[in-house]
Amino acid sequence: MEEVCSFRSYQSLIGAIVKCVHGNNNLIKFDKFFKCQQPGAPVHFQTYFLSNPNVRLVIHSGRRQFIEGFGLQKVKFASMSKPKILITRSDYPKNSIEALESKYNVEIWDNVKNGDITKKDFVERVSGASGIFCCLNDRVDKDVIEAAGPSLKVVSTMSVGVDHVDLKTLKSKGVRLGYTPDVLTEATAELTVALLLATSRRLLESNQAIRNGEWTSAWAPLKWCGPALKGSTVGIYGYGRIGQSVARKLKAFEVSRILYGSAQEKPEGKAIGAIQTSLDNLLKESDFVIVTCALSDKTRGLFNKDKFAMMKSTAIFVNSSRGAVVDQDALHDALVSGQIRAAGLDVMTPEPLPSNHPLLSLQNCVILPHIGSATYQTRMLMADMVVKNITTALHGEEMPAEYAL
Ligand SMILES: O=C(O)C(=O)CO
Repeated sequence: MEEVCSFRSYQSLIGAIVKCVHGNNNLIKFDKFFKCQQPGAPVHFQTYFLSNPNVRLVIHSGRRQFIEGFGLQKVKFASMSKPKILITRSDYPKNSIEALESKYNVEIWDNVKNGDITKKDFVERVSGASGIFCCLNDRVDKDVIEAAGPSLKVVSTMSVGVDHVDLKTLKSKGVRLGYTPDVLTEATAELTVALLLATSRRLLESNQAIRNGEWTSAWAPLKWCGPALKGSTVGIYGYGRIGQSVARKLKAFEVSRILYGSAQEKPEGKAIGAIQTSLDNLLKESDFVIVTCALSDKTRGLFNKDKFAMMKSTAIFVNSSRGAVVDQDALHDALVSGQIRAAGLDVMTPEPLPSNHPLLSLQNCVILPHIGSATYQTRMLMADMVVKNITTALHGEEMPAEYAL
């Protein structure tokens, strides 16, 4: 119910504004403004606060002390003189929200139980913001960036992927972009290996069989078998931080060859004996195809019918990058027809995937709800980095992780 309002249009006020929340909708309505030019004026506030239980937020000119001491613990205070930060969900780690609250006027979209912030709400709430704390669910498009207005200095996303952000518009407006590389590399690589094993060793399928009462013989020679990692050829498409970390981890499984597809040869590849090759060759030769590339115009829909046709019929396809790099209908057909053996997906389109989606009915498709970076440690580090990206950008300083626009 309680929403911190945008007070861009009230910046001319010297003094304070009282916000009342009315009825059962989220509309912001002001029914009284108080101007406070002299120290004597607070008496108005006192009278009003004490008699009106609807008061939730007081926006003041910066001299908060004159309205403190009224015993109004439930009332939030916000200063017009502080920059506004829009936070797109209330379930980001608490300390990151508190760190911003201690410095800025923070407006939080607090309706996450009903879904992500809608485009309409995003456009409405962002007005006058100097910074946006967002994540990959939130499309920071031209309309949002323009709705923020000239105050916008930084967009800080809690993700390494930036495909949800209109980079061109940000650049044209001189707005900086913060993101969260490095801190999530190991968690995402660990999950990629977990997904590879869950898919190849049929962990979900066999576990479900137990729950269905289908474990009828203690041990069966060929039941629930899958291909071995040891001695296999693994192809990794997108050999950046995460791809390289996956490769390092797979060395421990004694795979026989690691191929990688990347625009340039990487010294990190050489160091562990990974071989750069074309995508087509990687698809033809790999027993396991792992996708860790970024989503771009070049990679959108890249894994299509033709690419699945190049893969071995025994191949396992794993994607922990972005769903949109895959033509999902083509993947579905390849899994149903046996063109490839199985797929493990941490990402798909759309997210969340509807529970009646055809991919979910396939035994040979393991689907996870985009949890690549989901370790407690990583998510805390990501949130900290988002906050530091905002605070440094607003001071005009070097950001810990600025995306080069
Ligand atoms: O950071 C990202 O881009 C993710 O996909 C989730 O952490």
